[in-house]
Amino acid sequence: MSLETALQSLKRGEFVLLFDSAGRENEIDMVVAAEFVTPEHVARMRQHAGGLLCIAIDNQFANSLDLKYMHEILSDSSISNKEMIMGLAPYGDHPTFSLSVNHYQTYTGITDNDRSLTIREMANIYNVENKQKKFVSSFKTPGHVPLLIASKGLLAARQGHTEMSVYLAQIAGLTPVTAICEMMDAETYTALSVDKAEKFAKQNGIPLIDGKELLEYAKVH
Ligand SMILES: CC(=O)[C@@H](O)COP(=O)(O)O
Ligand SMILES: [Mg+2]
Ligand SMILES: [Mg+2]
Repeated sequence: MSLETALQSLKRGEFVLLFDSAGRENEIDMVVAAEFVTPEHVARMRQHAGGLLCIAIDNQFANSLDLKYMHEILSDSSISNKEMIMGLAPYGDHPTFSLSVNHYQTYTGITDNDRSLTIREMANIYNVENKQKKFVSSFKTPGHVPLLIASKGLLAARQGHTEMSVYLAQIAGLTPVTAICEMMDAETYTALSVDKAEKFAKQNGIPLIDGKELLEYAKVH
């Protein structure tokens, strides 16, 4: 499947599968552009992926909302057990988690209806004049959808699903806000293997992008 096929899928509001790399998480995420997310998208990620459904956002957008990484928020807080704060994951990357949010019009925040509203509304505030004012008045924290902040410098700085999915949205000409969810394997209780993900991709006509291909593309564009 070519990168162009994947970009076309994202532009149609459909999924792509995104593999990071064998030496990193070795995971495949289902990815969709946040501006298109419906309750059906959330249901399909819940049923066919089953990992943690997050919103990945562009670094500049995060700065405009005065959002910080969770490990920074905790380090600056008065919590006692600071030795628990994860600076680096086992594969060497800093976590990209920030606040977890619910849109203020959600009820519990977890249903497919609620999470799709939260995800879509995060994309919608990207285009408003006073982003931070709109963000603060539209969302509550803690909530049921973690925000992930893509690193400044994007793929040059970090090659996670956070940065790669935001980059895909950017080169597709879409709002740089994505919904991503790791694919789990209910038979092995581990992350879905690339082989099984390739089978799923083929059966469902969903493009699967290898992070390696994306990094190569980014080097020359
Ligand atoms: C949802 C995820 O995959 C989570 O790991 C955040 O993404 P990454 O660390 O791969 O950028
Ligand atoms: Mg992860
Ligand atoms: Mg990941």
